[in-house]
Amino acid sequence: MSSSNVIDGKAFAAGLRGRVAEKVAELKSQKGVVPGLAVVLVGEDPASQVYVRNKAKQTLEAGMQSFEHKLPDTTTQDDLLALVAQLNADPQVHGILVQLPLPKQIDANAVIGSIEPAKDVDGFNVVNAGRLMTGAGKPMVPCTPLGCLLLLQDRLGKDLSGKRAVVVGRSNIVGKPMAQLLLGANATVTIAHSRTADLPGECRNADILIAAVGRPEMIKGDWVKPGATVIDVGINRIETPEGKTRLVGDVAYSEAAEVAGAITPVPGGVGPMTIAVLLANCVTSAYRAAGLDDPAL
Ligand SMILES: Nc1nc(=O)c2c([nH]1)NC[C@@H]1CN(c3ccc(C(=O)N[C@@H](CCC(=O)O)C(=O)O)cc3)C=[N+]21
Repeated sequence: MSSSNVIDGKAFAAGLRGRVAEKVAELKSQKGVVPGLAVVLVGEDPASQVYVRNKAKQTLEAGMQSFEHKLPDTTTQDDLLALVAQLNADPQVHGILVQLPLPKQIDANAVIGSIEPAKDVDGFNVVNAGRLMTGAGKPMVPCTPLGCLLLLQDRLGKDLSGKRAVVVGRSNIVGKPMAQLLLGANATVTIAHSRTADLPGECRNADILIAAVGRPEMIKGDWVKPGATVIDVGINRIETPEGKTRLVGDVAYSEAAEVAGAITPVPGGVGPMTIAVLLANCVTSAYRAAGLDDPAL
């Protein structure tokens, strides 16, 4: 298949970060406010360290302030709650991201629940999840699903009326909010998962297929409806026969790309969008804190 069906998330994310940087500059000149993002990393996981470093770098490149907090993996829940309370109270901090997963002595729900909803740029807090589900009040929308929606709407238009969307995966971080966003854009939505009967058959019905299961290359080419738009949220590090590691998605990419109308690669698809939307959410939070309308991004 020609490369024209590849959705270039890396390029789209770079464009979004450019618009974020413009909105940061406008806020600075109008209100003297610089949006600030605090990222909290507990423990030494090497992959997490890379993500946190990338986030900090891109935050600074957008003209924003970055506050990094690295804590040892022996950190107690009370220590982490105290840090979140301090960040909640800090007017220079408009967004707080506590990197997941957390060590097992810490209850992630308690920590996420303690983040001020206005500063919950991940959109994981129950208040933001509830706002997204009900339409009551303006939510912070989780970064990965919102990034997926932006890529879809760039291809298919804002209104997804008449389209069948199948979301494979039901996590609070991706699957469930993704389904809400697709519903909000008028798609007809199915949430499928590991216990779904005839998962391949469900996938074959999808005009829009979102893979968010966390299993390397599980979704095969013959599960994809010809012409479908495929969004691969998976980021799996697998070992190659040569003993090196390689990133793959949840979709068997080369097979699926033969059939799909459009497909996101891994890397270079959804991943870069997640970070760009994180910055966008943080700027939105800073505009709201300054009493301004949400910036158009
Ligand atoms: N509270 C919280 N919020 C998160 O958003 C969050 C988290 N915890 N914990 C970890 C996951 C993972 N995550 C990624 C973001 C960007 C890429 C990304 O940019 N990936 C590049 C490749 C990066 C590489 O080469 O390793 C790509 O797909 O092209 C990947 C993964 C955010 N997460």
